[in-house]
Amino acid sequence: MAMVCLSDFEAYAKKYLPKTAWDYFAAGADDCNTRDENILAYKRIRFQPHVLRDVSMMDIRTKILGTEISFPVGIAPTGFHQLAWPDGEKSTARAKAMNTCYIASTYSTCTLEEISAAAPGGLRWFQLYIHRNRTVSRQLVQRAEALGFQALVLTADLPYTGKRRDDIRNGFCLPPHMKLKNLERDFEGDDRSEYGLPPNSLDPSITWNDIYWLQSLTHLPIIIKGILTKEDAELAVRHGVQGIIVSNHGGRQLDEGPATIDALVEVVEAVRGRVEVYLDGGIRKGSDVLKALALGAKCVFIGRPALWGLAYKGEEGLQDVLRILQDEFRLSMALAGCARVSEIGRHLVQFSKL
Ligand SMILES: Cc1cc2nc3c(=O)[nH]c(=O)nc-3n(C[C@H](O)[C@H](O)[C@H](O)COP(=O)(O)O)c2cc1C
Ligand SMILES: CCCCCCC(=O)C(=O)O
Repeated sequence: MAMVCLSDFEAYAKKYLPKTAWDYFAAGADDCNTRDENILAYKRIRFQPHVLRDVSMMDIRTKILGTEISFPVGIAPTGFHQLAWPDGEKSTARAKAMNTCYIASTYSTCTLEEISAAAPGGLRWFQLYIHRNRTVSRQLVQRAEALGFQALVLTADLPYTGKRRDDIRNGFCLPPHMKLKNLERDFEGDDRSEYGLPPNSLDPSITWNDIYWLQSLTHLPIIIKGILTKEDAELAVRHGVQGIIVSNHGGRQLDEGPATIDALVEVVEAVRGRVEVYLDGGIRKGSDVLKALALGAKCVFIGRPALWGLAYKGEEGLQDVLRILQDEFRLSMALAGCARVSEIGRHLVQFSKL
C-alpha cells in the first residue's frame, strides 16, 4: 500500500488496530464537535500566495526555545504508545532521525529512562500531569530533568477526564501486560479503574499558583498546554512561563470549545511576542502547518497522526508520517512564495466566509 498522505495512515490504523485501541485514539468528548472542528477550521482559511520569489533553495528549519529542529512540527504528548506498537514510546523516541521535538507523556508505557536510552541526544520535553500525591509529580519532574529532558510541559486542561463515549462503552483500560511504567511503584496495589490509574489520582484543585510550585522544583523552562483564550495567555505570561501550547487536547476534554487554529489568533495577539506560542490539534497536512505559522505559531505538534504512524510500522512508520508532513510543508511554503520560515507571516492567509 502506497502511503501518500496522513489519512492513509489513519485508514491503516483503523483497519488493523484492535477496536478498543482505535476507539481510544480516535475519541473526542461528547459529540466530538471540537475534535472535528479542529480539522474543519483549516478549510476556512485560504492562502494569498506570492509568485516569482526564488524558491530554488528552501530552508524549513526553525528554533524552539533556542534549539534547532529540522522543520516546525513536533510530536505532541499522547499516552499508552504500546497500544499502537509493542516497543511503544521507545520507538517514538527513535524516530529522532527526523530531528524534531518529542514530548513524552506522563502516561507513557515505557519509563523515562527507557525513552532517553532509546535515542540519546534527541530533543525531548516532558509532559506533566499533577497528581494529588505531589511527591509523585515532584519525583517525575526531577527524574526528567536529570535525564536531560529540556522542558516541562504542564497540561492544564484535564482536571478530570472528558466524557469519551466509546471508551465508556468499551470499558477501556490498559491490557494487563501494559503498565504506566513511570508510575508503577507509586500506585502499586491500588485499584486501577480509570485508564489503568487509581480513580481520582489527578489533582483537580491545581491553580496558577502551582506554576510557582513547579518553578521551585526545576530549572527547566515551563510550557503550559491547553490555553485557548487571551485572558489565560496573559496569566501564563505573568506567571513566568516560557511557552504556551494552544490546545484543546484534540477535542477530548470540553466539547464545543473553539478549534485551536481559531483560538491561536487571540492568543498570539495577547502574548505580543513575549513567549513562544505553539499549537496542536487537527494538523493533517503540510499546508495546515503553514497556516498555523502564518497566524503566529512558532511550531505545531501532532497527536493522533504520530500514533497512526506507530501503528503502521513503529519508528519507521512515524518517520514516514513526519517525512510526508515535511515534504508537504516545504512544497506549500514554496508554492506560497516563501523560501525561509522567517518569510511566513499573517499576509499569507485570510479567513474565508465558507
Ligand atoms: C490517544 C491520545 C492520548 C493523549 N494523551 C495525552 C497525554 O497523555 N497528555 C497530554 O497532555 N495530552 C494528551 N493528548 C492530547 C495531545 O497531546 C494533543 O493535544 C492532541 O492529540 C492534538 O490533536 P491531534 O490528535 O488532532 O493532533 C492525547 C491525545 C490523544 C489522541
Ligand atoms: C486519568 C486520565 C487519563 C488520561 C490519559 C491520557 C490522556 O491525556 C488522554 O487524552 O487520553
